Amino acid sequence: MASGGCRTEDAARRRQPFAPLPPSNGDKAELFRGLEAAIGSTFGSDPLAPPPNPLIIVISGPSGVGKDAVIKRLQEVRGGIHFVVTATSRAKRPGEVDGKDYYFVTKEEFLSMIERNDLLEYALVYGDYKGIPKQQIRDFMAKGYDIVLRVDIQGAATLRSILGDSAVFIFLVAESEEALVKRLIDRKTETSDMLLVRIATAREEVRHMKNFDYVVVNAEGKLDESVKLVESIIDAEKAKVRQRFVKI
Ligand SMILES: Nc1ncnc2c1ncn2[C@@H]1O[C@H](COP(=O)(O)OP(=O)(O)OP(=O)(O)O)[C@@H](O)[C@H]1O
Repeated sequence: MASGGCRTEDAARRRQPFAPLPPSNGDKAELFRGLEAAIGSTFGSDPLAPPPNPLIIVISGPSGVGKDAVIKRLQEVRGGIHFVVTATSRAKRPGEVDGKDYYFVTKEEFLSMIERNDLLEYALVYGDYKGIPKQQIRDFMAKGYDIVLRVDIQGAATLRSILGDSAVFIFLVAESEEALVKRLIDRKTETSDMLLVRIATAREEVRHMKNFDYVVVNAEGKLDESVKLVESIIDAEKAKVRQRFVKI
């Protein structure tokens, strides 16, 4: 059991004696000035809490859990968030917009980005490179934006080793394995074989939850609740006395 703290000296008694206050005549402005005079300085109007640092929020979780859906909704309901556009060496698909869906670069350009150390994290996925441009993060953080990164579980592990506790790591899960499988089936984007791989991978990935700071359950039909919880996490992080400080 923790022992109680014992204060031996009253803080007020340790202070210098104050200058006497003028007799009160009920005038608030006069009382204010009198208090300033008694304490020996004017009362400042600067905020007592320092401005919160911009955050890097890493959102990860198994395939189909709703990462894109949560991030899309978060951007709709909350300002001051920049969702990082990934650079990729894969060819643009019809309907995709350069600078919105991805930054499309050639393989040579991507390799020189790696060479110049321009990427926070990158991976070769099915023969195509994908990576997070550092400069984009720097530019938006300098403007006071919070940064949201969407990565797979391995990407989150890499980012944790690079950023440590300087970023906030959120793990998104479905309410149950059963719900996740149903959602993946409903999405109709995968063949049965691909589904099997994704589901087996998801089962393994859930074990990585312990390496995250927060877990958010994205339950069926409860997208707005999940987004509210992510917002609460961001708000709580902004109210921390000891703020995370991230340097890219
Ligand atoms: N809370 C929810 N309730 C019902 N459906 C949802 C919910 N969240 C997301 N979905 C739907 O589930 C499907 C998968 O979501 P989404 O594509 O956002 O997942 P993801 O984690 O980004 O997947 P992947 O990693 O495979 O790209 C989508 O059809 C999406 O609209």
